[in-house]
Amino acid sequence: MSTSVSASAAAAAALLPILTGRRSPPASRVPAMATDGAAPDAGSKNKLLVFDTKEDLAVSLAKYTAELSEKFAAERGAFTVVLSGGSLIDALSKLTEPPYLESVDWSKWHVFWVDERVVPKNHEDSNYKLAFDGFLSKVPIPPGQVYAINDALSAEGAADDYEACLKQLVKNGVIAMSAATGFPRFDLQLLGMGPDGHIASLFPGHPLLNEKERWVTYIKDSPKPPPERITFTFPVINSSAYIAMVVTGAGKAGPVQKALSDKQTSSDLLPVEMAVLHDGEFTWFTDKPAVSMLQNK
Ligand SMILES: O=C(O)[C@H](O)[C@@H](O)[C@H](O)[C@H](O)COP(=O)(O)O
Repeated sequence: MSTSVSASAAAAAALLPILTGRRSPPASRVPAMATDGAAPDAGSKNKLLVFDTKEDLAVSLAKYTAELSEKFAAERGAFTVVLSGGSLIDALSKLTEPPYLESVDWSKWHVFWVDERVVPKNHEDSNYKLAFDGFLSKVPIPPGQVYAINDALSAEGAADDYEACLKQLVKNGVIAMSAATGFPRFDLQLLGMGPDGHIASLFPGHPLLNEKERWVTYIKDSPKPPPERITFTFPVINSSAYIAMVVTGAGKAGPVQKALSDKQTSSDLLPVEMAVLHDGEFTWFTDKPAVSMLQNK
């Protein structure tokens, strides 16, 4: 879209040498840049978009999400969308306005959370409340297709209950399965990243990063309050068909630089670096401050 043209072009010019492989970075991680504001290299499964303003980012994210909604509604008769908490919800604001409010087939949406804080749904820390107030209350998704955690349960109980809910929806054909990984394959996961490089409730150095069996697990010692949360595991995150990683602000420039550089070592990966799709398309929605360390290299 024209709103992303100048920002993407400017950033692309600066980033292209870093991101297109003069030093042979891993192909699975390093994105293609948008060089003219249109879609970046259509052949690439990793894309980096850089916007001038939050408004521009929100316009592009709405278009991207609406297009995927149309695609999956046509292909599968359902569109499974995973939300995170944080600033992502604000970035979805354009979907609640014309033309998307009318043009999106909201009846096909099924909404999940990549992570949730173990608090009542009306608590100010609740990711459900954040999403409901800022997004879900403004669009006509059938309430029975919004899958909040059971807030009457403990962290362990809520994780088990949420995993059982996902398994039932796989059986019903609402959620697809990845034949390749044996984990659920959500159509779109809309994620954010913390300044420490965490995604979902998967924090740097935490043993949960190595979970290989569970679909949903829990944490009781989250370094970001509140301490008790449930979270999707990496096998589920990495089985998605599409991920939009929405990251803005200078406070995130360090982890963005680490995630998009070619200098990773296998021993000290940030959680965001471990988000590598098995067979899907990963798009970064960023602003100039978030990619500022790349530009300064
Ligand atoms: O429950 C949570 O804490 C969130 O789901 C969390 O994973 C969030 O997405 C990131 O911390 C980014 O948040 P910001 O975009 O607000 O920095």
